[in-house]
Amino acid sequence: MALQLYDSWTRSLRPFTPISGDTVGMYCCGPTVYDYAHIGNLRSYVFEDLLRRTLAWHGYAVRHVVNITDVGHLVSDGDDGEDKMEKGSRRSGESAWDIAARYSRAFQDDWAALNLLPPALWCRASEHIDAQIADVATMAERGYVYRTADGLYFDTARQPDYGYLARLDRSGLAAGARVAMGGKRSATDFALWKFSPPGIKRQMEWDSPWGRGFPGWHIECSAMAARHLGTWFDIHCGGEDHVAVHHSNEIAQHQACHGNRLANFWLHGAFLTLGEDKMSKSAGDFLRLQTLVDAGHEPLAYRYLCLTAHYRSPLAFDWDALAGAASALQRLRDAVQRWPQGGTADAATLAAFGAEIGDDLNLPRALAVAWRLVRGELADDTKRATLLAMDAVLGLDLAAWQPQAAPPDIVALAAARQQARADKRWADADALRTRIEAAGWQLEDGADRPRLTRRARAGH
Ligand SMILES: Nc1ncnc2c1ncn2[C@@H]1O[C@H](COP(=O)(O)OP(=O)(O)OP(=O)(O)O)[C@@H](O)[C@H]1O
Ligand SMILES: [Zn+2]
Repeated sequence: MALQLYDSWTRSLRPFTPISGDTVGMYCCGPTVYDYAHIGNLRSYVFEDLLRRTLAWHGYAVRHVVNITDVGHLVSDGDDGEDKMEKGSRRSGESAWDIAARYSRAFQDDWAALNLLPPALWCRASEHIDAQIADVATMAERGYVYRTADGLYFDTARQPDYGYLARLDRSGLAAGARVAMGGKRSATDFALWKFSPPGIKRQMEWDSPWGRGFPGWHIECSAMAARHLGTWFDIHCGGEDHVAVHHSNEIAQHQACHGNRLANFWLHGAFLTLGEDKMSKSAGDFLRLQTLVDAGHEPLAYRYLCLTAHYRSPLAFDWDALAGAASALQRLRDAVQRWPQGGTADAATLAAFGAEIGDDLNLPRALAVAWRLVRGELADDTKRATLLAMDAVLGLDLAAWQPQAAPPDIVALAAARQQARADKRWADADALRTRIEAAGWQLEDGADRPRLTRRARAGH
C-alpha cells in the first residue's frame, strides 16, 4: 500500500517512508492560547489528525507532538506590537498564566470533541525556555545573531537560501518592504529574544545571557520539535499561513544550529474561509466549535464537513453545508445501527479506500468509497465491518454512537398525537408534529408505534 504526501519543501508529491524503522515523528504547530480557537484553526488540527490516522493505517506508530504557544507570539509578524498573551490579560483582567491555562483547556476540550487522537506530548513554550536560550546561544556563537535596542535578531542575510520553503523573492521584498523595521537590518530578520521593555513589568519573563526578556515565537517550535523528536524527524505540519514566516524562520534557525531543514516532509493545510477571507481571530469575525453546538450541531458534523474537502483546497464555511454534513453523518450512524454485527471487512473496498487516503489524504474520494459501500450490494454485516474499519481513519466514532432516547415531554407529545390521529383530529395531530419537530425531534410513523429520532438541524 503506497503512501504519497505533498511536501511543501519540494512542492511535489513524494512517496513517504519514515526516516528510521516504523515510527514517524510528527510535529504540529499548536494554538496561541490567548483566546478560543476558531473552527478555521480546528480545520488544521482535523487535517493533522487525518494524517496521523492515515500513517497508522499504513502500519506506522506515530509520535505526535503538539505545542501550546503561551508566550512570545506578538500581535504583528513584524516583531513589534504586544505579546498576544499580555494583550489578552489586559483585556480580561486575568493573569497571562490564568488565560493560558483556561484557553489551553478549552482547546483540549475542542480537540476531544472532534475525536482527534491525543498527542503523545503537549509541550509549552514557557516550559522550554532553557532549550530556546541554548539554541539562540548556538546561533550567536556561529554569527547568525545581532543585537538591537529591543532584542536579539536572526540575520537572514547570513543564509543564502533563507525563505526557500516560501520561494521567497528576497530582492523584491527588500525593494518593496513596508513592514516596521525598528532596528532590524532586513525586513526578513526576526526576533529570537526580546528584552522586557524598560519600566514595564511583564508577567512572563526570564533571565538570559543577554538580559531579562522572553523568546521570539519561532524559536519555541524549532527548539521543542528538535528536543522531543530529534534534530531530523519525519513530518512538520501547520496551516498554510505558516509557510512564509513561521516555518521559514523555524527552518532558518534549525539550519543555523543543526545544518538541516528540521523535517523531511513539510505539510500545510489550506484555510477555512468565511465569505472571501480566511477565518481569523485577528480579523475578529470567527466561529467557535461552541458556536456550532449552540446552533444545534454536533462537533462531529464539523469533522465530517472537513472530510468533504481535500486538505490542500480551501473550504468555505457554510451553514447549509454543515447541515448536509450532519445528516450524512447521521445516515452513516443509522446504517451501522441497523446492520448486524459479526461480518468480516471487505478487502477490495478497504483497498480502494486505502488507495484514496494514500494518495495525499484524498478524503473526499475516500468518503465516496464509503458511500458506494453503503449503497452497494454487499451483505449488511460485511458492510458494517468494512465501514467501521474505515472509521479508524474517518474518525467519526460510528461504533460508539447510540440513538438518543427522547425525553418524557417529547414522548408525551408523540402519544398525544397518536391519540389525535386515532380520534381523526387531523389539525391537532399536525400541530403536535410541528411542536415535536421544533424541539429538534423527527417522527416517523412505524408499523406499530411512531419512532422518534434526533434531527440534524438545518441552517443556523
Ligand atoms: N482560517 C484558517 N483555516 C485553517 N487553518 C487556520 C486558519 N487560521 C489559522 N489556522 C491555523 O491554525 C493553527 C493555529 O494558529 P494560531 O493559534 O497561531 O492562530 P492565530 O494566529 O492566533 O489566529 P488567527 O490566524 O486566526 O489570528 C495554525 O496551524 C494556523 O496555520
Ligand atoms: Zn510552530
